[in-house]
Amino acid sequence: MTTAFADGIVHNFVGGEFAEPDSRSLFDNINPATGDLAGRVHEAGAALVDRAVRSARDALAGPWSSWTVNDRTALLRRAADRIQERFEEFVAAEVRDTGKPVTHARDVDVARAIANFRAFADVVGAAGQASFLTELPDGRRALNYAIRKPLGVVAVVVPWNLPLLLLTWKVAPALACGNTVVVKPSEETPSTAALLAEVLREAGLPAGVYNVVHGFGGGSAGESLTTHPGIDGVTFTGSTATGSHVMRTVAGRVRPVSFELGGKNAAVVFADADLDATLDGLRRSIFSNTGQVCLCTERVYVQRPIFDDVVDGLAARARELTLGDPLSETTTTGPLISRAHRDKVLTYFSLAREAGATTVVGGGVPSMAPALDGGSWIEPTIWVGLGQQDRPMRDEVFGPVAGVIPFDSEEEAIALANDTEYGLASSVWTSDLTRGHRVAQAMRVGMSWVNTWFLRDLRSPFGGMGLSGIGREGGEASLHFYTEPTNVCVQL
Ligand SMILES: NC(=O)c1ccc[n+]([C@@H]2O[C@H](COP(=O)([O-])OP(=O)(O)OC[C@H]3O[C@@H](n4cnc5c(N)ncnc54)[C@H](O)[C@@H]3O)[C@@H](O)[C@H]2O)c1
Ligand SMILES: O=C/C=C/C=C(\O)C(=O)O
Repeated sequence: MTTAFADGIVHNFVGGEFAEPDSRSLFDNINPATGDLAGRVHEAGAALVDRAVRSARDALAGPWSSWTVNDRTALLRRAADRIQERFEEFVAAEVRDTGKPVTHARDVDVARAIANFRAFADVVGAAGQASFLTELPDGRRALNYAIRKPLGVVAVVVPWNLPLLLLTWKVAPALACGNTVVVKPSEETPSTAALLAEVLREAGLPAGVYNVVHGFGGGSAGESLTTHPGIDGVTFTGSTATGSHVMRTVAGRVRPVSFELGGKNAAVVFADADLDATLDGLRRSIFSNTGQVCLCTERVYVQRPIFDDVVDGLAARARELTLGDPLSETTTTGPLISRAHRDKVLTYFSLAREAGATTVVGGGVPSMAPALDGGSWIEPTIWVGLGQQDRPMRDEVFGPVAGVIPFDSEEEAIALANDTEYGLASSVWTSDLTRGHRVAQAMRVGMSWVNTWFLRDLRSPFGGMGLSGIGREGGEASLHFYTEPTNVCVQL
């Protein structure tokens, strides 16, 4: 099998070739916008996952191990160039798997994949090693220096919301640091991980360095991979529940883990904020990718004097969203990833009503054109009247929804925003930048924005605390996870 999608099937990629399945069957790949069958996917059984891990282990000891930093960073730049050349293929594959608008796939998902490869080529190419000239009281002197070695065979398990962005956010630094990887993309979004295999092979990556196994989680490829004794570490992005399970799985073998998990992110809006700019920012942070971004805002705290203005403004912006054909340039909002996920989000619509909330806008399933009627569509929704302890204000919904609650003092706003077991992201909206810095620093989150959202410098540490994850990736933080340093001490 020579290509990712031969015969209309999304194939596994093992040892440099698109592999036939072993014992497992095909599973459906559904287009979330229409509910139609977009294609079939070969599910990798345990034997194929084992072959993938062994291929990665063999590759680690093969020619790949003699590649220099310059060789690897050049490979990453060739991969970025090749994705650029095949840009529309990646966009089409991502839209087919997710139903997201072509504008988002183009401007965010695929653009960031290219940026990820280029950023980590720069970071690794410029990275130095720690060294110290040691002078002891007894007169002895030594040179201490650290050399970084690859972590080894890394299991990369990623979710369905930003498939290529999140995959390359991990694969780029892993390869830059000389590791080999076995990737398990979400069962909902297999295509771009397979297409990336073609690109990396075209860019000259040796066989076995990048492997893709498709399937589900428990009882399928995900579990086969994370429980495999041949992996040296796991980088996982997904739900908190799954992350916790995977952590228990690898704990027995004391393997390093990097977890980017769920969130229940707050926005704090002060009365002196630039109202239009803030509303435009919150429109993005609440409704981008149909709210299916771990960094999305689901809790909005507004200083009382402008509460009604913000609620009315958010409702107006929600009504302006265009739900429709993902391939149309005018569509702003796609469906949720699946009917099952929509059922979960609808459960929170019911919980909000039961809690006495007022649904200012949305709150149901929109009627769509016949061609889209089978999709997993949901109305962008804003709630007021929820209490801080109501489940729609505590649980991650992962849809285009937010609850809005008023506050009076800065101290109260910080307390409300930090009243969560998650700790991923927040945004603060104010014209007083001294207060912006102060409140942003007070947030117990990994990412704290002021007067903006999802503005990213890929050199900065990214990740969450509490139920939102373990560790950070990005810039030097990725080097620390994807390498094992050895400190050498030489007496002089
Ligand atoms: N913090 C972040 O950067 C970030 C980014 C994106 C999504 N997320 C979170 O991911 C969730 C949505 O994505 P999802 O539904 O794909 O998450 P998920 O946890 O259901 O699945 C994530 C990945 O793990 C695999 N998996 C599931 N069970 C497994 C198991 N037992 N062993 C091994 N692998 C297993 C899945 O097949 C998938 O590839 C949301 O909670 C969202 O907040 C977090
Ligand atoms: O859905 C979660 C989004 C994660 C984003 C990143 O990992 C990033 O911007 O690097």
